[in-house]
Amino acid sequence: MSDALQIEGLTRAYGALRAVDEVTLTVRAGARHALIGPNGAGKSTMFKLLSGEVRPTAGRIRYFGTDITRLSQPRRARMRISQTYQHSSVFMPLTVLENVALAAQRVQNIGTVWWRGADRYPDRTAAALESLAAVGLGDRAGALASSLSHGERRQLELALALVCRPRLLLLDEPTAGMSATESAAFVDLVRTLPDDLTVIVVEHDLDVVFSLATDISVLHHGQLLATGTPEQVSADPGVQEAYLSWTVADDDDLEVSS
Ligand SMILES: Nc1ncnc2c1ncn2[C@@H]1O[C@H](COP(=O)(O)OP(=O)(O)OP(=O)(O)O)[C@@H](O)[C@H]1O
Repeated sequence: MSDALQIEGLTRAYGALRAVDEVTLTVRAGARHALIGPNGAGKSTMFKLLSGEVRPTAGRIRYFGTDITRLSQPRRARMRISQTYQHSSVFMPLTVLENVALAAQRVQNIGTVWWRGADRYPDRTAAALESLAAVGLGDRAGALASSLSHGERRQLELALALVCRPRLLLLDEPTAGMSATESAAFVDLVRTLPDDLTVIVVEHDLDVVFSLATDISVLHHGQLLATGTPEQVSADPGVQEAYLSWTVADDDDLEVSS
């Protein structure tokens, strides 16, 4: 299997603080790769470095062999790197279909007037409906986004990312605020995504991580503490030691680390 990402010496400093500190990491094509670590470990900064929202202080990112280190977020999006956001990017007054059609419009580069209605633009409507079906929202296309439950809204955000036909999908805490049932449904949904799609997920919920990840990287104080399969990472003495100290400070982690 080829590599989707080759990350070398990636560093982002804020003054004297290195939020991400010389991280070298390979992400296999088709992997479900989770980034985990305690609060302040550098996960969000790492995510932003990969999406292009933040520029590195040092280091390099190769995406399927192409150096994207200096490319902007829109350029990366055009290279089919899609992302979901921690905070909702959904337009509440629009319908579910209109939300996805707008995202499709951006990738298809169609000069459209969105308030004319999605049905005036059959290509993007077809792409939007396909994407909604893929996330299980096919029957909610005509509903207002504001009428969706929290879990359905996260499904919609996934549809917004998928309509861009990504090769690399970045998920930022996708199950935040979800009930246990919604989280389990979301994990099932991610499992149905195409095998050749590479997914990187920043996630606090270790139950979610261990039920969907093929690979896990652990960040600690901005540095890569361990990377490998879930079995390799959970057997790593450094990770076990670090998790022991995190669990003392964090009851949520205590529940899932025993
Ligand atoms: N824009 C910024 N300016 C200054 N410091 C920052 C900035 N962004 C992040 N940091 C610092 O970098 C470190 C890593 O932060 P980051 O948000 O990447 O961690 P995280 O693992 O995502 O944490 P959390 O799980 O709490 O979201 C923290 O000490 C944070 O305060």
